[in-house]
Amino acid sequence: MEDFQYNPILLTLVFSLISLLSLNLIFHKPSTKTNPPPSPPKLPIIGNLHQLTSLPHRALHSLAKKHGPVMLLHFGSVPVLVVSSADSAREVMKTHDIAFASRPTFKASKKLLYNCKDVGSAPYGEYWRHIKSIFVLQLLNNKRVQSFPSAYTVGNKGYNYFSILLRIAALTACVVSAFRSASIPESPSDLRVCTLLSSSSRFSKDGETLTQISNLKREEETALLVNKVREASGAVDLSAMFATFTNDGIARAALGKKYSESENGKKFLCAMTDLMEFLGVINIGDFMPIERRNIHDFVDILIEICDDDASIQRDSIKPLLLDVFVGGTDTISTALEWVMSELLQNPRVMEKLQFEAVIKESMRCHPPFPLLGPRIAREDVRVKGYDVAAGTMVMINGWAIGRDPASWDESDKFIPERFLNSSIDLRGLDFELIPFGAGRRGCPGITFSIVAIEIVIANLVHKFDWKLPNGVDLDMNEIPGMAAHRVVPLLALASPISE
Ligand code: HEM
Repeated sequence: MEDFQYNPILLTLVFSLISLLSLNLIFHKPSTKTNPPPSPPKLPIIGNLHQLTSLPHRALHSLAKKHGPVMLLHFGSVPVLVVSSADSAREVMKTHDIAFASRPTFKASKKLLYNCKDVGSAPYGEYWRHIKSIFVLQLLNNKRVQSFPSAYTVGNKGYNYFSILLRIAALTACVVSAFRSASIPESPSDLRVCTLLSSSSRFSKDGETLTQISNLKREEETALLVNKVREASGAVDLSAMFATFTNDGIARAALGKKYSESENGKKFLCAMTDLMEFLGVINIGDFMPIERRNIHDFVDILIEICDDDASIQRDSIKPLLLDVFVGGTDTISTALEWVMSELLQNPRVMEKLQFEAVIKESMRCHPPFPLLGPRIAREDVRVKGYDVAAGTMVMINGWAIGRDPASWDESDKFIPERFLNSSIDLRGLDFELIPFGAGRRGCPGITFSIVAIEIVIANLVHKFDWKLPNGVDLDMNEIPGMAAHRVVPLLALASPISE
């Protein structure tokens, strides 16, 4: 073996290299080191759950004011990214839309939604793409929804489709309304809801789709309701009315009984079970007295798809219809409650009502789903310079975004005029205003909902003068829940406007 030759240059080089490597080991942050978003301190086991309070969107808004519009919380051990500004929402729902295109799976949605077979909770993938395209292209496409007449014209075929949808959706609304008691105080004689209710006959007297039987049941129900209000009250409970005004008739027609008089959650569960059983074993279209002719309704389309497409089982109809119930009832009635609440608080706006601006402003202040729909990161991704690990749940605080002073002047005030000369829309392209979400997982029911809200508000405002009962200070707080209803039902006095 050759003797080791002393070489000072080589020795210096080796020594320098070793020193550099050691310095690197001491000071260099490994490349895997991440830059997580700011987090409020958390407790062992529960993480930040104790900070949510009963109105999570408000609690998260307060936390975001301290920790920033992109913050990382922990619900138990689950990391949750909370996004509270238009910019950061754009990054999640546009820049990294695919990375955030899945939903977290909750035990409840697995059980209630047929193992997440509905559009809303299905994980991102082939099945979700397929059923979402059914929703977007076949059930709720713009052409079909636009064929509903405008708020001022009476229906034709397009309207029939709308009317059937409303009726299907009504089944759930009436069940939901079982939770909400309507206490109606003294009754002024000028109070008339007949006109209002018969104006809802726009939904029922389209003749071509509903048989006389269902019309009869509807009229009976309408008469019952009118009597109830006449005999009992002073103020109209708009909250309850929005949830039930077309419901009992269809519940009777479809299920043979009505649920709106139920008093507790047990009945609600029974009703939901009935409903699901009913949807599962019977062709709803056969059971509901709807004349088929050339009319294509939701159920027709779904059944045709099931017949033609082996990848969609009849079982998938149930979760898809549940999407319509969940998507189309509580949300729309919540939106209506808030629009009318704001109009009653701001009579100046009622006088020069510009529907589109009023609806946008109401949705800005009171998005029916304040936290939109939860998402999950499918891969590691950077949001606003922060590293977000795969598997992190994401909550977008639409309520906070709508009230962010960085995007809105006088953000806590109801000023529909701000939309009069503005191009900001609520269809998911302007991230300051995203009550329907955005991107791939955005709501497919936008146009449908806006048409429905406009129709009801137009009927209410053009046929009646509305005011609050004397001495009533409108409580504008919301209750906890996925949809942010008013904390107290909306009671208002209506006097008919002579035509
Ligand atoms: C005022 C009315 C409505 C509001 C405010 C609303 C709001 C929303 C929001 C915030 C989301 C989550 C979006 C996201 O994660 O980006 C959503 C999803 C959804 N909505 Fe709506 N919605 C309304 C009406 C409807 C209607 C009428 C339907 C159906 C008839 C519907 C069906 C759905 C479905 C199926 C999804 C899940 C989409 C997916 O995960 O791919 N919604 N909605």
